[in-house]
Amino acid sequence: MSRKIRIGSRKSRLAVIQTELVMDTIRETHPEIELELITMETTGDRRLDVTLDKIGGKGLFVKELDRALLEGRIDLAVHSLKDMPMEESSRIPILGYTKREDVRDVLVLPEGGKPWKGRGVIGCSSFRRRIQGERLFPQAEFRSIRGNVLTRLEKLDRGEYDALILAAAGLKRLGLEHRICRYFSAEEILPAAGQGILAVQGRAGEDYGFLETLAKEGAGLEALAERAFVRYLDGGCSSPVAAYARVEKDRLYLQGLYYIEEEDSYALGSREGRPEDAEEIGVLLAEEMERKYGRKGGTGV
Ligand SMILES: NCc1[nH]cc(CCC(=O)O)c1CC(=O)O
Repeated sequence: MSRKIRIGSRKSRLAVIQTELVMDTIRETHPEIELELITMETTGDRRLDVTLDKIGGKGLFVKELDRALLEGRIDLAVHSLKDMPMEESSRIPILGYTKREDVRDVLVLPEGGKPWKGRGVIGCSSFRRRIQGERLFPQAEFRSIRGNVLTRLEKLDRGEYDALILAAAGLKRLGLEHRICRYFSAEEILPAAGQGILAVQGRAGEDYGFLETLAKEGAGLEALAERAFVRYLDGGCSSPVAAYARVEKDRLYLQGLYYIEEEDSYALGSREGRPEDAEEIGVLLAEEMERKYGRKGGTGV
């Protein structure tokens, strides 16, 4: 019997490309399922006049799709994991993750422009990028930029900024890898939790057996560790807390960034363990860093 699944996505070009990647993965294993793409504009896409922090963080990129899932207008939603709030709803759980695309942040310069000398105006949207970028380029000025990746590139090429910091993943998926001028290592700019990973969300109580590949082979353990770390520290999506986990030879390595508000600075920490303890590793690293640098007691450093 043929079954039809409606997949919801934000309507930006990147979001649609990403959703199509997930649709291709489903088709490989379940060609019998008919897939329909349904795109939606979210509050986060519409409100380009104000910064994300002012209008309530990145939950705004998922709210409309959450509602469509709950109301049964779509059967699945695909999101960049890093745009999803850390608090997940058991009514619309994450069912699977893709493998991770390039996790790094990158520097992008105007088309045909001069080489980057570390001075000028850098457009970046997140506090996480700004505080780390300021250490790398102390002579640059950081200015907020909104809009999807293509809109940001237009602003850059029009001369409104001298450089941008963006995710390699988005640029590569858009076929714009040639715009990348420099890759930042995780030591230079620790990525956002979930960067480069796509998450597939559904409705509790439904049969999603056809997602077995994404449920088993995706970057789920990395996602769990990174999100547990950020969740514990209560970092919303535009907060400066960053986390990056990788699984190598049956070990999970997690790096975390802890923002020290009183000093307006940050510290990096790391922890490793068994991949099956992903979530616990995230919580333990967060506890450890809070003890060391946080307000609650600590060693006074
Ligand atoms: N909120 C923007 C956003 N959300 C996900 C990506 C890139 C794709 C990814 O991280 O998987 C981007 C663009 C960027 O940060 O440059």
